[in-house]
Amino acid sequence: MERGKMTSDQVVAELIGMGFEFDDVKEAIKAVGPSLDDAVEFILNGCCRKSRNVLGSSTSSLGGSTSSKKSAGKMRQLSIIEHLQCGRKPNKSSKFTNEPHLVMPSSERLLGTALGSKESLPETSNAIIPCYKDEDDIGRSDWEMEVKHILKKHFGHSFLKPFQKEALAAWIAHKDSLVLAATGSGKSLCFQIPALLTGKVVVVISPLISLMHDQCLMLAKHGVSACFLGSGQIDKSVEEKAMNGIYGIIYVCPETVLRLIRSLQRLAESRGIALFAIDEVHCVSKWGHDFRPDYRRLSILRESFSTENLKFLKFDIPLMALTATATIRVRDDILKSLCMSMDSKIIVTSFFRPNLRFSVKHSRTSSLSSYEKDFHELIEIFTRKKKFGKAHQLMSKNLEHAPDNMSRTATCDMFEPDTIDDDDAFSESDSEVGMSNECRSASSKDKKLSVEYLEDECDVFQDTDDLDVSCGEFSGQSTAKILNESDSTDAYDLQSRSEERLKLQLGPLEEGPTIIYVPTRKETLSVAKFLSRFGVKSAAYNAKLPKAHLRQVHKEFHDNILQVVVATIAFGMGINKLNVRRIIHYGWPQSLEAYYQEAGRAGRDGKLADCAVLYANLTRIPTLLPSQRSEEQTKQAYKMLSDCFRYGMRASSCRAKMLVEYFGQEFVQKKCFLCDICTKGPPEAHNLKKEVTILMQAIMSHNGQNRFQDVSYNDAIEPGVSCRRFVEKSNFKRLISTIREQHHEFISCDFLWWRGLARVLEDKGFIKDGDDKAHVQIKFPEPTESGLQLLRSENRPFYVYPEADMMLSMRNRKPYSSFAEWGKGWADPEIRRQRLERKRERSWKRPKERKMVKPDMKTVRGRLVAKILKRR
Ligand SMILES: Nc1ncnc2c1ncn2[C@@H]1O[C@H](COP(=O)(O)OP(=O)(O)OP(=O)(O)O)[C@@H](O)[C@H]1O
Ligand SMILES: [Mg+2]
Repeated sequence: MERGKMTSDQVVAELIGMGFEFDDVKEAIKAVGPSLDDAVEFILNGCCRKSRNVLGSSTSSLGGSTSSKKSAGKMRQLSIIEHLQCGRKPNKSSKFTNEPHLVMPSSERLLGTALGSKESLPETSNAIIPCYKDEDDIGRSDWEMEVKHILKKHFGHSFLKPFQKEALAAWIAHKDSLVLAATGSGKSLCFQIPALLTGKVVVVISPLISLMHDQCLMLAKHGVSACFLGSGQIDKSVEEKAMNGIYGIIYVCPETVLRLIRSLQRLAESRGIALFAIDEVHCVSKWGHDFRPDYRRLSILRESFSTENLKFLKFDIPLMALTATATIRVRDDILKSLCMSMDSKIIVTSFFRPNLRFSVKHSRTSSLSSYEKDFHELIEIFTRKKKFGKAHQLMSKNLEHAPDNMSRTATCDMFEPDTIDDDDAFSESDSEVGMSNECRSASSKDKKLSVEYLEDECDVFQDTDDLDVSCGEFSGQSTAKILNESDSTDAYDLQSRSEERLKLQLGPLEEGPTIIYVPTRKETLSVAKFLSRFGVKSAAYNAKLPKAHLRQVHKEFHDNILQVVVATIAFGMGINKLNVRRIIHYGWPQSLEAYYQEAGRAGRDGKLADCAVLYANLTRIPTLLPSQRSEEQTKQAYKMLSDCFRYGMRASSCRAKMLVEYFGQEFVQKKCFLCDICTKGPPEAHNLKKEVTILMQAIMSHNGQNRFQDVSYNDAIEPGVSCRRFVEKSNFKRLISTIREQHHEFISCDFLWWRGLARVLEDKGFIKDGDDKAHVQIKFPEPTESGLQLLRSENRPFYVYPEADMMLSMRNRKPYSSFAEWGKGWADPEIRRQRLERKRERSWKRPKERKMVKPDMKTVRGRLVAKILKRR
């Protein structure tokens, strides 16, 4: 509805929604008529006499100043409960109270007075839901009743989730709180409701402009006044208006809130601030992902908005910190870094998302054919109707003719971004394949998407407007049955749900919006281009693409025009599209925190959704993507990457369990019944006592700790080897080569297999890395005390569930030939003859494949080549 066409009732409702006092609103409408802007102006410029008398002048000085000291005694801020009970006086004489679609006076609702029947009320978004107490409401406190009303009125929800209730209860009690709840569980309501409940302002600190923008638009749709501040805010008057208390909810980036401390203190004195909410608070911690140094400086909030500093406050203004991904270490760091009060309430809900089907898929290919193999299923899903056979033929044909440089780009070099340098691999028209339709035509005009955008970098999330693209469209309502029972019951009885879950598991996953996360910008384009060739409507998304394109991608994805978005981490945080059916990580995520956050964008409608990690080369250990990190942070980043690698390699534990336990939570369900491991079952455990003994002995021997008499291991390293480090701490690769050379019974176990076993031993605490540096996979193993004990327990079996790399190695046994053997081979005339034969065959084949270059007869080399060729 346009402002000009608003009725007086709607203006009143709007103003109440903004948090103005009912009496002031009434007076303003009387004076200026049904104009929203004029009424706001009126209230702010004079009508607020009454409220100013209560709260003191907005221009009065703060802290220990004389005026606030004077006002401190009689003008102290009310407690939240007091505010709710007497903040809005019932005014039955008001002409507005007879009109049913106005907000009812709070105190009447608080008393639970039945003022009319539900049926008689019009079904407008501003309709009053009368607060009669129904059976469900017995035992609810008054504020809960009030919240229930607001929840229904503004958001259309009937109940608060238990964690939301807990968070609000902590706020009502003026406590700081840390809310840890799964992605998409509804954390935003925890800080939005206080603004509506008290009419005071809630300040929300958020890391991204796009996130703030989206939330403001969503709130506007729900009739809640909100604004965002920061560099992304084009309208410069918004900040002034916000500081004058016009908006109920102010979204602000950390950098800006630090600049506005004084103004916010004044706002706390005038309209009042109900709460400071710090969303995505994991950004505070160096031990988490997405660390943002400015978040750490938010510790100033606790001190600046405490009773000690602001004498007009009766209670410290509560802080509410919220995130979906924080390990125990990160939680402690958040509490400490933000100087949150000692009695802060920590609210932890289950991180478990029961409708997400996690899987990890491995392949060993390392060429363009890996795209074909890895996305075959996806292409089939999206082109099912168009007969995949046709698409497949096209796919094979395309691959045959793919240029070399193209296939190199598509290899699994995703962990070595710098190695990809074939800008020529993408012609302009090629690069446009990954673009949305409208942008494609735009770009063909101004060549926006030429190779200059194909930098092979990753997107690093450092600043508030780094990923400043928003459409504000992600606000749909869930229509599906929400299966996230873990929120509604503390002890979620999975067995009783197993039938329902079995149906989920067996049911085909419908085609639906899909996000593919890749580590580098260049890959967003190459994968999108690949998928587009086979008729999948896909687009690339990374921070370096033009804003117009990114907006278009957001819009088309939201409108279900695009089927697949191939993105870097830039596509993301806070995306609340309900029907995302599939999140594929093509390449290792940098941490399990990042992974869970990104995967959490799937299945917000409660229906089954797939979250797969797909990586093309199991032999390669993932590395960190470039980012500015201190030494300490690099170490932590490696630790997180290593945890992520272990998640992918483990083949014996439910994936949801691994994820939930990673966040320090007990997984009471034991199994999710959906993930690849729960459905296929763990691999058979093997007694690897012999192998473990050999490996431990080899490690001990390399570390000079061979204290056992009967050790059969014969260390191949001569004493006095110049590299001291090598003697002290074995290089794992070398160590394995030695084992394979000396123990022929293990000749078929390749490096991959031993690498897996070493990881198992490290996880069980039998070996540790002797290097100070952090590694994803052990490099310089050393035995631990329990490792030594293990060696002593000679006859006890040692059962191990093989990990993914061990299983792959067992499937593709390769004969081993050591360097020494290879050397000896040349001495044997028969072996030498065979090798030369093979070499000759290879060299004869080559000229046909290669372009023949005519030798240059002016040079000695050229003449020599010509002579050889002539002889052939
Ligand atoms: N009490 C409730 N009952 C039903 N639906 C709810 C309730 N609270 C929130 N929701 C819905 O849950 C969805 C996700 O909410 P929200 O964006 O707040 O999640 P979030 O926890 O902040 O997620 P993220 O971690 O991704 O930021 C929204 O569509 C919202 O309408
Ligand atoms: Mg959120």
